[in-house]
Amino acid sequence: MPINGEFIVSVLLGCIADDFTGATDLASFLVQSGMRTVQLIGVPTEPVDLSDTDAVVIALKSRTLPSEVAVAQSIEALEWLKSLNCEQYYFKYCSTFDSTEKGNIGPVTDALLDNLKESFTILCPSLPVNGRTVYKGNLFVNDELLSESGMRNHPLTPMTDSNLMRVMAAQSSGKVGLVPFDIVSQGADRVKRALSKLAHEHRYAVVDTLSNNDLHVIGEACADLMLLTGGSGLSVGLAKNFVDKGLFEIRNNSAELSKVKGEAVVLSGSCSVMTQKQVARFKESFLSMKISPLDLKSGKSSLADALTWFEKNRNVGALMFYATDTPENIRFVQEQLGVEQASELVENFMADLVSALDKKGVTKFIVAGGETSGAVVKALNPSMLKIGASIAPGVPITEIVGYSPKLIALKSGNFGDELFFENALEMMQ
Ligand SMILES: Nc1ncnc2c1ncn2[C@@H]1O[C@H](COP(=O)(O)OP(=O)(O)OP(=O)(O)O)[C@@H](O)[C@H]1O
Ligand SMILES: O=C(O)[C@@H](O)C(=O)CO
Repeated sequence: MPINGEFIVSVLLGCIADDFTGATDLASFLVQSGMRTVQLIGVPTEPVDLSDTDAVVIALKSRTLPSEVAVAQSIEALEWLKSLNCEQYYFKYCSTFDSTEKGNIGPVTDALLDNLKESFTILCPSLPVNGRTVYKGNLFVNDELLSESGMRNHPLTPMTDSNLMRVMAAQSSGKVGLVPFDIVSQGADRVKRALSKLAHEHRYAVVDTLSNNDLHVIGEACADLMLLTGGSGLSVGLAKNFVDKGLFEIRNNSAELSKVKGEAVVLSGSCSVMTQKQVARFKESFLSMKISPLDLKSGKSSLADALTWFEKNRNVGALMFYATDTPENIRFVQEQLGVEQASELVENFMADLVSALDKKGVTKFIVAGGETSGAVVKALNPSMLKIGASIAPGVPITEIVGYSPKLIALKSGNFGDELFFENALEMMQ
């Protein structure tokens, strides 16, 4: 088992996130709840000093991997977290329950439960502050059912069923129950009793959630579950549990990040509805370059072209590179190239671009899209991100901890409002 070297300490909460924007999303909520939190990029290969840390979030890029690979990576992360003697573990997936047809939420949850010798956990993707609620086990995105929202057109994980019990049952090994809203509305003790009852015959319980207050109720009811699974919202009540157990005192929230001078670039590979609006809005005031997977494939455009364009315009102000496109255009590209190759072309391009821009001295990056963020952050190769103030709920500014400070914001596809990129630039000044 990998051990965190000489730095063995106790951390209260050990988290595994299935993508990079999801990891910063969770880390920002934990920081806001008063827990000193670090985000690690993958499982560390060197010992890390976590002596002033209450929660650790290991960011994986496992959401769309083949299930067996996602399971292996998640177990490796869990084993590492176990060496920190965590009180509780947390599997963070998307607030829109994004998964491929075969998984990976089910297989990873099963493997984590087995590894921890546990037989029951909850499923709570809800994040009401960003419009994700669950009612009668059905996931809503603002006023729409998940299956009728923009998520039905997601390039990699199209979500066409809103019923979480059905989605989970199709990709996991156990029975899925429900804690309905009328129980949640009666408070934490009632939810706790309902969970204990369900645990006799079920392996997972979807929990209805309509408001932030419900998340506190659910958090309190889950104080004694070893493994929690959900979106970032479920984390909001956990700090209080640790306080109540006498394990922890609420700390100041977000870390002071370094003042970083230099240019900023926006990189968008997200095709989510909100990102499309943000890209359109940003284009009204800033220069941008569109990246087409078909042109990358045919050689009609290349990294060299992008860098020439960057050099020509870098003095004008912040610049944006975007592959963001409409569902119709994405479908056309995917028909030509296949889903995998289309995303790979974009992700590899964004990764090569960020490495080149880093060498050219760009110090601030605003990235849209979870898979895209994974590719970009891996290319920058940090071991740790420090979590700063939030630009929008679930999207903090982070600092890449290393020899030359850099700021990076990783935005989940549908997070933030139309002015997100402009606000991010301003906050990074
Ligand atoms: N024009 C395009 N044609 C085909 N695929 C594209 C195009 N632009 C982006 N993609 C791919 O679509 C995927 C978008 O996923 P990504 O996770 O980055 O965004 P998102 O799903 O909106 O974000 P999140 O997961 O944080 O909600 C990426 O793999 C990206 O490479
Ligand atoms: O939970 C969310 O919606 C986000 O943190 C995310 O995981 C997007 O990829």
